[in-house]
Amino acid sequence: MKKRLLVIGIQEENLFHLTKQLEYIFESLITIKCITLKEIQSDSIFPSDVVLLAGSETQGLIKPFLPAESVCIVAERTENTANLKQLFYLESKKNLLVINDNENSTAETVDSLKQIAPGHNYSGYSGHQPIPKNIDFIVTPGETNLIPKGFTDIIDIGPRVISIETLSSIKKYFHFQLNNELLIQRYIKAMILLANDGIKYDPTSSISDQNLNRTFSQLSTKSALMKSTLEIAAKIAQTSTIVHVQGEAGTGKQMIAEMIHNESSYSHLPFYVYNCSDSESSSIQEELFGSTDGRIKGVIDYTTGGTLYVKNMERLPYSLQEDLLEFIKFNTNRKKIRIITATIPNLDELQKNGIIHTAIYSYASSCILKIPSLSERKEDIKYLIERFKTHFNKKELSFSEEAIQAFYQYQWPGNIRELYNVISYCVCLDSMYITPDSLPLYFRGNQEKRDAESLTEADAEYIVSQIEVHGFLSESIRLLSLYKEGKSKHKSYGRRKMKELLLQENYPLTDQQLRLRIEVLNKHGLLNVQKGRRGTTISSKGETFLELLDG
Ligand SMILES: Nc1ncnc2c1ncn2[C@@H]1O[C@H](COP(=O)(O)OP(=O)(O)OP(=O)(O)O)[C@@H](O)[C@H]1O
Repeated sequence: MKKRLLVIGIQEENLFHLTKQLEYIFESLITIKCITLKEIQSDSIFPSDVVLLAGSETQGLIKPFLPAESVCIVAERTENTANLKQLFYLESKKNLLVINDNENSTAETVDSLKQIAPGHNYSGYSGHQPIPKNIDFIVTPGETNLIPKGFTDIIDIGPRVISIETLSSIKKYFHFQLNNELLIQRYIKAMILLANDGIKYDPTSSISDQNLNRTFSQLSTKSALMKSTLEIAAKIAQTSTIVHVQGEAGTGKQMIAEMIHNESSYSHLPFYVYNCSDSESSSIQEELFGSTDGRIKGVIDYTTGGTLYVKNMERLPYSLQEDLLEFIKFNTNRKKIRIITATIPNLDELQKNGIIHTAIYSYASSCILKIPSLSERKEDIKYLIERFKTHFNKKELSFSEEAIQAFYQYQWPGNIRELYNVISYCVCLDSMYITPDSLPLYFRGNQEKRDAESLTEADAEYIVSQIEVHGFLSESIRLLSLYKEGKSKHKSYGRRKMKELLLQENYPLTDQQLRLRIEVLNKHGLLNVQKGRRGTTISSKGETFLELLDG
């Protein structure tokens, strides 16, 4: 008969947890079976079994079922260190009341916490007396159901795990090759995995690569608006106050939040993003606050000690805003988490229109960071281009004066994210020299539309005067009209085809003459000259130009 490890305990849930730990450590090296005391029968334990008792209280109870030859070990239990982060980072000396399932295990938990996370006043709760008034937090290894109602300052350190000594004894009885170092590594791995088991929602964690370790001093700006925003942000980072960041999409709200985190006392623990528009409203409550029975942890539990960035707060259902408010109020005194909220629309408007709860507004509006749009800080475009070139390791990429002008004229509806995307597009091109033609089509399209919309009669007159300097105005108008007819049939023309069309209209031109006319019209943005065989079309600005001349 193959040797088994038979784990025996009273509570099913507890057994499940211990078995999981054993499986994480011993994987397939041993056969593990668990059984509760109430399921035990006379033949449940084989003489070859190594019996592991979850607690000493079962020792006497299983005696009648235990064959004389079988080995029996009582599991020594200890706290899961991976669950103690919150205790390690508690500010100053706190009064902590420990609650476990019986007096013995409460005393054990108190003893081991005193060793692992010293510096606080620990006391055990017997369940008979009321909770003393001076208690800051109740600490419990997963026994949240034993906590008297109404007490909300709870630190759940999760179920206790089997100690390394006990694991070494088990190893000894099974005689397999697992050296001590590997055993310790697997023990740590198991603690981490168990600590994360209760988390159902996996929040977008950590700082994006671009902003890793980035601090305010590394962010240059020439914009006065942005400078004052950054100055305030750098000061706020040193406090634990709730911050609200507001700005159009892609302006850098999250980046500023990440930098506040990096420079704050919360920086040693995670930065989590909770995007309120990513989930159905029915699941937001559990994802954010955890399940009401405490079995599933929420992002808030997970973030303890770090920063929670609540993105698109305007999408948080009104009823849940009340829960968030409760948490904000609670957190204001305890400073457990740095909360940063963000909205794209103006917070005042959201409150006036009844989308944001007035009470949340009163907290969030005490510190608002407004991030200007890129069109309000065009002076930063050059610096940002340089920054992104460095980021992509393409310092040698250069831009023609026209391309730079196009960047300045464009309105950048997608803000810095869009600029970043345009530069990443340019980086992927074969050419190291970027002209307006090389820019992405959607960018050119938008630019063209704006150019066309903004073309005035005076502009048209100026262009006419510039073409007249060369003495080919009537040919140019005909040329533009031919391109326009082509565009209406979704056709673009190469030079050879255009030469033929002009000839049919009694405008015989040499190659050289045609090239010059196209160049001049292109310089004024009236044409879209595309590379290779793709030919040329009239631009929207060119069409408006023709309309203005007709009118
Ligand atoms: N000043 C800056 N310098 C360099 N990169 C920046 C700067 N501001 C923003 N970015 C980059 O622009 C992109 C968009 O920024 P971010 O995600 O912070 O914007 P957001 O306002 O939070 O957008 P959304 O509301 O759409 O989520 C990111 O890649 C960010 O790193």
